[in-house]
Amino acid sequence: MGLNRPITIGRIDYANAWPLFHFSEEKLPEERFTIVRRVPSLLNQAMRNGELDVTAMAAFAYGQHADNYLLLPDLSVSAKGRVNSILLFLKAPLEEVLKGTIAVTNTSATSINLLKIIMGMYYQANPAYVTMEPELDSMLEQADAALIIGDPAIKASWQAEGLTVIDLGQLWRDWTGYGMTFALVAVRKEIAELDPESIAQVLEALTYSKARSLREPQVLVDKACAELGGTSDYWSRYFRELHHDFGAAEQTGLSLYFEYAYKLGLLDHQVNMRFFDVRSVLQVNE
Ligand SMILES: C=C(O[C@@H]1C=C(C(=O)O)C=C[C@H]1O)C(=O)O
Repeated sequence: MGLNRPITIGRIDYANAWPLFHFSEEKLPEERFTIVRRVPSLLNQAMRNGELDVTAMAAFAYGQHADNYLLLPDLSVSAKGRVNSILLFLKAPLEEVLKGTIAVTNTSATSINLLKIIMGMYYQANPAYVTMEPELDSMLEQADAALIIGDPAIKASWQAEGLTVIDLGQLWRDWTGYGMTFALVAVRKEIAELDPESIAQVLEALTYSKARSLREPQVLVDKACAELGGTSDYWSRYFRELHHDFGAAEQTGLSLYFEYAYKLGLLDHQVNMRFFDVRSVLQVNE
């Protein structure tokens, strides 16, 4: 069994995914694993095209094609409340934005649809949407508000003086009482069948990185200050408020999101989450 080529792994190219990946690379030897870094929307697309074998991907994109994938258990990018990097910047008063135009980043899938759910079901509004590069000034030249995610959202929040900023993780929490899961880690079913040992190794490496990031948070904080700017306090809080588990509570919150997305016609089917079962690998090896 196994593939006669390296396993290709997709890594979200934002700080929110560092806890899953930063310490994983030492456990994934280069001759067997290739890591590709991209923004979420490009990873979603590459996974759909079969260019990636296993990837961190937008939870919404997983939901669109869940039948083709298995989730690696207990891995995600989630927030219980405030997420700090999924932000709606309002140039106009909220009442105008609800009737106006919102520019949305071209890097997202989950958050754009979360915004549509919030607009449709929470505010009972139907604004127009225009997709753009995540650049605050040019977005706000063309629209009444701008949705930006990931590192560009963080940087924009540092220069958003005079703008109202809504954190979609916090709004979801206040509205539903649940946390929100923005990204998951999925493997193509075909690859899980052909090479379960390698996928078990990826799962182990990411799980190790997640645990070590909790033990040694300062490593990521220092890296973020050096590469992205900002203060140590900012990044300590950022990594503390995100979390990377996908247990029963996160699954319930995400199921509600999928249900609302289905109700609004953003998804054309209901989503059954299915997991890669590492025990099947252990049994094969016994
Ligand atoms: C927490 C975040 O979650 C991200 C949001 C995504 C989306 O909206 O599609 C996809 C992957 C996640 O990394 C973030 O971007 O800051």
